[in-house]
Amino acid sequence: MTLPQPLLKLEQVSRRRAGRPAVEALSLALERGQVLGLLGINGAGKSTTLAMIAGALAPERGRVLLDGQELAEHPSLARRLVGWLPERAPLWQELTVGEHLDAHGRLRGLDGKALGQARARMLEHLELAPLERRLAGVLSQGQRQRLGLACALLHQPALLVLDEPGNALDPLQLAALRALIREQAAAGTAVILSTHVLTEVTAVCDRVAILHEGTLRHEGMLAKDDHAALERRFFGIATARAAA
Ligand SMILES: Nc1ncnc2c1ncn2[C@@H]1O[C@H](COP(=O)(O)OP(=O)(O)OP(=O)(O)O)[C@@H](O)[C@H]1O
Repeated sequence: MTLPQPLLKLEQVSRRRAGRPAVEALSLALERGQVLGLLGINGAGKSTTLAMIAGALAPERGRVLLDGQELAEHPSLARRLVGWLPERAPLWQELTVGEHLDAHGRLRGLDGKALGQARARMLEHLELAPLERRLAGVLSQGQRQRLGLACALLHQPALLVLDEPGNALDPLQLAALRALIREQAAAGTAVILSTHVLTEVTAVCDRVAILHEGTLRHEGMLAKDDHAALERRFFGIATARAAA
């Protein structure tokens, strides 16, 4: 009997940036419906890791596997299976909100009725309908973040990769984001969420991985009332640098 493949598997992945190690020998796996919080202080390697999962950055060593297939050999896997919200959502200033959704949909192979339905779903779900005809260049930070999320979710990806998605969101939008993450996970989507805010992790994640100086220092399941334990662990790891 063969065991089901995890949706995402990182095997000993390493990547340097500007000549210095940013991520070193990182191994992780994620199943459908799981929400993994990737925690780490500034510069820990979170964004580099997520960019490799999204296929935007190639690992120098190791492998990224999506649904059992190696991403380096099948680059279109990322476009099909992954929805990625980078740290600063890349938007075209001169396109409207609606035009962004159309362009992203077409890049993912959606058109006609399917694109129209996906677009309408995202406009409603992320409360973007009143902004449909507004240029991206005049959106507020929070509105840009919501548009970035809508673009990532449009094609109903199997894996949602969110890089500090709470940035620039107000408390109401943060609550809506948490609900959206839970909803996605309940529908079977795997979610990986990078942050340095511990409460975001305890609010929505069922697993946590702590990166520090590019290496994985802790990985495990998270209990509902585990906030104090996570805080102790995180600060213990993060302050080790100062002591070293
Ligand atoms: N475009 C780049 N060019 C050169 N070095 C980079 C680049 N992006 C990241 N780095 C370096 O790679 C290392 C890891 O950075 P990364 O952005 O992955 O960390 P992070 O955990 O996402 O940090 P933050 O919480 O500040 O976003 C850091 O030392 C950073 O300076």
